[in-house]
Amino acid sequence: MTDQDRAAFRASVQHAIDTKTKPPGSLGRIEDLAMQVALVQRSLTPRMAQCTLTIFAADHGIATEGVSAFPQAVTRQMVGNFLAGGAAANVFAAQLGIAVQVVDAGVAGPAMAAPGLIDRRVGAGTASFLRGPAMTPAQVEQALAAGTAIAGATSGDALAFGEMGIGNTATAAILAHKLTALPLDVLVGRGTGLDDAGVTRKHDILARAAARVAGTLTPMEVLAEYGGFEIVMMAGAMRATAQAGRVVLVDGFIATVAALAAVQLAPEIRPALVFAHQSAEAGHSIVLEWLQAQPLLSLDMRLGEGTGALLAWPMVQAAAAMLRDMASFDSAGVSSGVDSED
Ligand SMILES: Cc1cc2ncn([C@H]3O[C@H](COP(=O)(O)O)[C@@H](O)[C@H]3O)c2cc1C
Ligand SMILES: O=C(O)c1cccnc1
Repeated sequence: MTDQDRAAFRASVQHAIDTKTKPPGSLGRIEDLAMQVALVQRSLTPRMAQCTLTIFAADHGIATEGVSAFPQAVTRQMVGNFLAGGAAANVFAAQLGIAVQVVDAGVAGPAMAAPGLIDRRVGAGTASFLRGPAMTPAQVEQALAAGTAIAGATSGDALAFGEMGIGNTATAAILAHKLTALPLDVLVGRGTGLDDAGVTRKHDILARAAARVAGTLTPMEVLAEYGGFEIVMMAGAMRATAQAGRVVLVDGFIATVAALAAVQLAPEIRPALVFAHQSAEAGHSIVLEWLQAQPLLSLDMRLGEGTGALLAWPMVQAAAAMLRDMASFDSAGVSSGVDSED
């Protein structure tokens, strides 16, 4: 589409929204969402029938330095819980009729070989980025390519992505710091529930890790230095989903940082990103603001797994249905304003 075609299409969507049987603008941000979905699908009658959640799991070497309230073993245990249907994400997804798939992007220890688990392991957890690069440039490429392949093989009008990886709020904080140059202190938060002393320790570790690599880095270099496998794979999946003209439901802090990386790798994907919610994790609102993103929900959630993305799905569906199914003043024979004839 040329810029002119895009402007004309946008005008026709706006006209369709404005002539629905409601006072202009009265559906508020659902109208903005309808516009966004129409532009992504390039359709005046967008379809939002199916959504799939993909949860990427991986471990982080930095977790062994003491940046989380929980031990690294929880990542693997939660993969088992996802596969058994017992996690918050499973319960919300079941409520909404959304299928869940779980990807081992690089959980520490041996491969799990659990039935139903998608094995895309890039390694047995990343190396500690306090001591050296989290992964090699080849592993970044491998993780991005795996994300692309997974997105291509996943059905849905919108794809939601979640993550599991003990220590990944530390990784996400330092990634956001290096990708945006925002100060580290506004990006470091409590994660799974660190106390004040824990947050100070996490901050000090991240400040040392940030100082380990001087100068300006490309996004690919930032990803190799700091990881993690599930974040890079999610970035690849988000990029591919958006490039295929599908909506991406972006979850909390970690998923938003994956989206930030994806946008820096491919700026044209930004319009396909729907920011589902604002997490209670300290850095999330800052990164959202940096991306000029207005999240749909703000529920003080701070879990990840895709839980926020799932809760936003009915709103995306409602927005598409409004545009597709709602009567216009003409079609319903409803008077469109004080000056109208009938
Ligand atoms: C039982 C449990 C279930 C989770 N589900 C998501 N997370 C979330 O917490 C982790 C990030 O926080 P931090 O950086 O402090 O480790 C990630 O795994 C994230 O998905 C969980 C954490 C726990 C403990
Ligand atoms: O915002 C999130 O996704 C989040 C916050 C804290 C811990 N885990 C995930």
